Amino acid sequence: MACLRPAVLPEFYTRVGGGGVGVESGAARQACVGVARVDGRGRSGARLESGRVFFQGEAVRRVETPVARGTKRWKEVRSASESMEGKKIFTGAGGATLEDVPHLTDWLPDLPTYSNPLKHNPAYSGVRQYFVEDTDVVARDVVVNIDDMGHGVHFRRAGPREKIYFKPEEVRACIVTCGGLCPGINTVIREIVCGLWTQYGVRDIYGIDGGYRGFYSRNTIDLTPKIVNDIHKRGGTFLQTSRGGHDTAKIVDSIQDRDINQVYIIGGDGTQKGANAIYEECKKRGLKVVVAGIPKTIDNDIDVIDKSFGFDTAVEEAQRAINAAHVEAESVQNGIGLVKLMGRYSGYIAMHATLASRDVDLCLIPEVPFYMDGPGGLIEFVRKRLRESGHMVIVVAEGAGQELMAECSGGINKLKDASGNKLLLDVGLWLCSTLKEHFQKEFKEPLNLKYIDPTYMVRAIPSNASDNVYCTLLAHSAIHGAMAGYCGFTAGPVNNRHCYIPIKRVVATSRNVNVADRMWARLMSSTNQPNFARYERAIQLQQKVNAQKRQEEEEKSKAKSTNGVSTEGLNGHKGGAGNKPNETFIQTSDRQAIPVSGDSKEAALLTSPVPGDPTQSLDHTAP
Ligand SMILES: Nc1ncnc2c1ncn2[C@@H]1O[C@H](COP(=O)(O)OP(=O)(O)O)[C@@H](O)[C@H]1O
Ligand SMILES: O=P(O)(O)OC[C@H]1O[C@](O)(COP(=O)(O)O)[C@@H](O)[C@@H]1O
Ligand SMILES: [Mg+2]
Repeated sequence: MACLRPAVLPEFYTRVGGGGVGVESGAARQACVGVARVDGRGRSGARLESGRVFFQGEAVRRVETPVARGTKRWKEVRSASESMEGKKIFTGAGGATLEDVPHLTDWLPDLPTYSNPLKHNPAYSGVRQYFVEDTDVVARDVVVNIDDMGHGVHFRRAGPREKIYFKPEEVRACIVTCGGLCPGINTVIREIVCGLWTQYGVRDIYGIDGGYRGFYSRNTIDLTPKIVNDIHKRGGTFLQTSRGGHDTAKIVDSIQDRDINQVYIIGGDGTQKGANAIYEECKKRGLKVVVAGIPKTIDNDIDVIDKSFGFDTAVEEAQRAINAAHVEAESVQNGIGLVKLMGRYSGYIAMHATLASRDVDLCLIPEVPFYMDGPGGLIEFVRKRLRESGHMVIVVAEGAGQELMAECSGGINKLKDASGNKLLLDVGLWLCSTLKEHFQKEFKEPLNLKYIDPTYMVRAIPSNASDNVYCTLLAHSAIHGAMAGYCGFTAGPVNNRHCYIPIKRVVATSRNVNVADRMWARLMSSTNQPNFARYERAIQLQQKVNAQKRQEEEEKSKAKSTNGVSTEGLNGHKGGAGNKPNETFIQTSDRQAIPVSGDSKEAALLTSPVPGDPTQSLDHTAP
């Protein structure tokens, strides 16, 4: 058995699967490997030559992919891809690559095929070229350098195939929804049910109740077009959702026990990771089960696809809150309207809502750290804007300023939700108290600040018309892919064409606002806000001052206090109207700040940051 040189893998797989890969050849394995490398310096790597393996530098005949299913070459490439731990990356003529999705025949090679009933469907039979060719692919990058034409990554085009791998009467499909809500989930559920029913004649469709844990702890819900007829007009999820509770073995046991062979999983990055684990387990057990992921996230942070469903609806709904904030702010002196929007790690909603509105003076997102004090800081900017126009609107994404708040409080936020996502400190409340206190104390200028937190309102509404159409296409892409035997894929649009993307590819990276991109530049030019470039120096200074301040406060409270721990000095969210004097706020699992009696110093540190003290905190001569 020859030991061959490792092929260099693209960055994505390097990260997922280790630095390289070795390939065995020998009598038992006639087929070999089609792996491309993409590192910008040239193209080399493993190549397929029928019956023999060739590597970098050696004689190579390029694999002519995409490969038509069922051909001799396809069989070779398929078994080659099996030897690559299920990763299917093929090189086409000219060096372009196809990141292909798994297929049932990868582990069940002799499955029979059937003619697609859509051929005889009166609604669809009139469509010219209705069926998508197995050789159709979609380019990830449509803008390329003239020297690179014909290269780059591609994905399989989504859509109905002429041959399918399930007899309609044999299909037992289930749908599950996981993670946070998002406008449009019900539309996707409805369209999967109606699509399977009317296009393919499937009659056994079940809902899994309450997210992943519903697989093994609840009864299924029967789904028919009649039952789901109206659900797209409502927000939320008809099937209920949850975080946590992903137990791969128990879920696949339940899939087997119920004879389910198509699993449609609607959810965000965490859900898709779970879907991939389910797919892997089904494959390991040799089951004829397809797992299809439908990406859902209001944060729009799922990579590769153009945009997630519900995002447009969310941006539109956010306008209502921004408008209200603007009206409130401009109707009083020194008025500030502060709106918090969702966006745990990605500030897309905040960025798009700001750009759409044009009433926003400052947009804070997780990707851009900010600081409060000193030249170029937030307070200086707020003061300047209030002087210029008498009022201002601030939009903040919930994930913004997390490090700053933690630094200011001297605490580390270790709280997590049931899925393992970090719980966020409430940046909206923190900004309110910090700004108010600061302006009062330092400038003797009371602020008229109105805080609006529409986060749950934004994600709980039904999807708008364009999101409804998008959800319909997504659902149809998923069912066509499943009927065609593809699995372990996420359906979604790439450059406006729906594709099947390997789930592994989708979850390998997450998407964030690119602040070096023209979109963020547009925002900066529309708000004229500072770019907070001096963040690191500023935070160091602020840290130093806060530490001093805490020490002073501790000494003071030791002297004063007779009852152990005092919340003085931890009073970022200290009781306002109606709160008892010795109360502070604690963050609950649903991310709301609630008052608690001040006897837990740790909780207070995590949830009640000390506002910075600008005049003492910064060396104004700092670079
Ligand atoms: N790495 C992972 N592997 C398997 N399952 C996961 C993983 N991360 C999250 N999950 C499961 O996916 C579901 C939803 O995840 P969550 O992060 O809450 O929402 P979202 O999918 O919207 O990002 C939960 O049931 C959680 O247990
Ligand atoms: O309070 P919940 O339900 O845990 O949701 C909060 C989180 O859910 C989201 O809306 C979406 O998150 P997921 O996509 O991970 O479900 C985030 O913006 C937000 O931080
Ligand atoms: Mg998520």
